[in-house]
Amino acid sequence: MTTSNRILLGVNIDHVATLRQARGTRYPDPVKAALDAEEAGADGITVHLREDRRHIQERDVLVLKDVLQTRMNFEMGITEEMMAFAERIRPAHICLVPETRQELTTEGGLDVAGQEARIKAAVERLSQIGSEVSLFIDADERQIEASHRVGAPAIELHTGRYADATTPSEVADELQRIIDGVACGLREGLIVNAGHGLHYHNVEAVAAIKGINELNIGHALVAHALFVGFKGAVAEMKALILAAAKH
Ligand SMILES: CC(=O)[C@@H](O)[C@H](O)COP(=O)(O)O
Ligand SMILES: NCC(=O)COP(=O)(O)O
Repeated sequence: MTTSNRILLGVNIDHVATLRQARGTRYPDPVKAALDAEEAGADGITVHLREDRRHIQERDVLVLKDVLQTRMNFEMGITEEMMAFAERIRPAHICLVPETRQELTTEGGLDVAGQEARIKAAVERLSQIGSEVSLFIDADERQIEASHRVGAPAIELHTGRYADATTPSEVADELQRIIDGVACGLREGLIVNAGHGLHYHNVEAVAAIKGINELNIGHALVAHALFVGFKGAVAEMKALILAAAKH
């Protein structure tokens, strides 16, 4: 069981692309954001190529594949189109996520327990290209145990409910759910990552949970970058999570 204090920061650059797509311009380039993030201490770069292409485009993923110094975490829905694209790109990490076209953002985790055969087949196929496959799931014991059964080496716990909680007791309940989820994932022998909706004011409690391998953070970094620049935003977040993880 890993209970190290070392915690990695995966920087999600999707919403740099959201700004570009809003006007159909060539700027801001998420590739530049990725390189700046790496210089500022990012341990990896996360991109979600959505079926509706609302932010990241194939071109971004192809260029990143050639220029990243760290590693790519490629988030994708389980469709034949995405499976074939992943096989072409061969990212170091692949995170399988649930996706619906109408959603504002990723709502809830993948229902692994409800579709084990389909997800097992996807994990097997993507593992064959050498990618470490993780499953983006709710911090729910049923889903975590199913993730182990389908052969995924890693999970990413969806922290959206924690981030959306408003009252102190809701926040405490959702945090406890994540703490329990991390413990359950480690018991199952999984690498446990977490992310979604984390920002400068809610990240420390999650970063302090022993045993989390990596936090994936995007929207809050892009928002803060408007005021301090992308490198500054990433460096601040990295310092916050490292300090929280030390306690
Ligand atoms: C799976 C996940 O949490 C991220 O990829 C996130 O979904 C990116 O932002 P959007 O959901 O807004 O596309
Ligand atoms: N998988 C979560 C992620 O990559 C970042 O989510 P967010 O910080 O943009 O909400």
